[in-house]
Amino acid sequence: MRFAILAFPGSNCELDAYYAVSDVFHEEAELVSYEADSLIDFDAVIVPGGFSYGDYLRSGAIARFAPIVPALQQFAKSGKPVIGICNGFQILTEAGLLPGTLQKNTVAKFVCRDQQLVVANNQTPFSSLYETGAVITLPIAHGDGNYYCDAETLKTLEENDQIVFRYQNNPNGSLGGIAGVTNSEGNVLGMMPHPERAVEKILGSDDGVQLFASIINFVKKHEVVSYE
Ligand SMILES: NC(=O)CC[C@H](N)C(=O)O
Repeated sequence: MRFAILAFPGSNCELDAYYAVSDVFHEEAELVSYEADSLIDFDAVIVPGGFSYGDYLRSGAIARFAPIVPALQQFAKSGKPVIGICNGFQILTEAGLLPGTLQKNTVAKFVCRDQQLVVANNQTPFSSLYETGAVITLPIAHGDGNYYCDAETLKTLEENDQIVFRYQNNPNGSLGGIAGVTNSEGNVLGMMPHPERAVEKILGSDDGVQLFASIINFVKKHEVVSYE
C-alpha cells in the first residue's frame, strides 16, 4: 500500500513518519508537497507534525489554505484513512476535517515528554490492534495541544465513540483529557501524541506500532474505494 506524507513549509516530522512507514513497516511512502494538487493513487495520508508557516495566526490556520488541501478534503471524503499528528491534527481541524480546535496549553509552556494515554475506542481503522482500555506511552511535543469543542460537539463525540485516545494526567488542559478524535465517519483521526516517534523499542516506546499496523490492516482488508 502507498502512504502520502504531506510536507508544508515548517513541517518537521515528515521524515519520522516516512521512516516509520518505509523502514519499520516496509510499505511505500512518498513525501507530497503542499503545492501538489492531487492524492490519486494513495491508500492513506499522514499529515505530520511541525510548525507549518511558523504557527503564525494559529497553528494550522495558514496551512489550511495550501494548494494540497482540496485534494486532502476529497481524499477524506472518499473514506480512505487520514491521520493528522500534532500540527497535522491542528491543520485537520482548521481545514474542517475534524471537529473542535487546539488551544494553547493551559500550562502556557511547550510540553515535551513521554505521556501515558488510554485507548478509549479500538473500533477504528487506527486503533483496532489495541485493546480498549489499554494504557500506552507515546511522546508529546506541543505548545498548542489543549483540545476544545463546545458542549454539544463533545456530547456528539462521546455518543458516536469518536474519542480514540485520552490522556492520563492531562498535560495540556484538553477538554475531557482528549488526545485524539475521529470525524463522524471514522476515517479521519487527529491526535497530538506522536506514534511515529514510538515505533521501535530503542526510541523509548514501540506503542505506536499497533497504530500504523491497524491502518495497514484496514487498507489491506477493505476494498479500496475508488477515488475521483
Ligand atoms: N510537534 C508539533 O507538531 C508541534 C505542534 C504545534 N506547532 C505546537 O507547538 O503546538
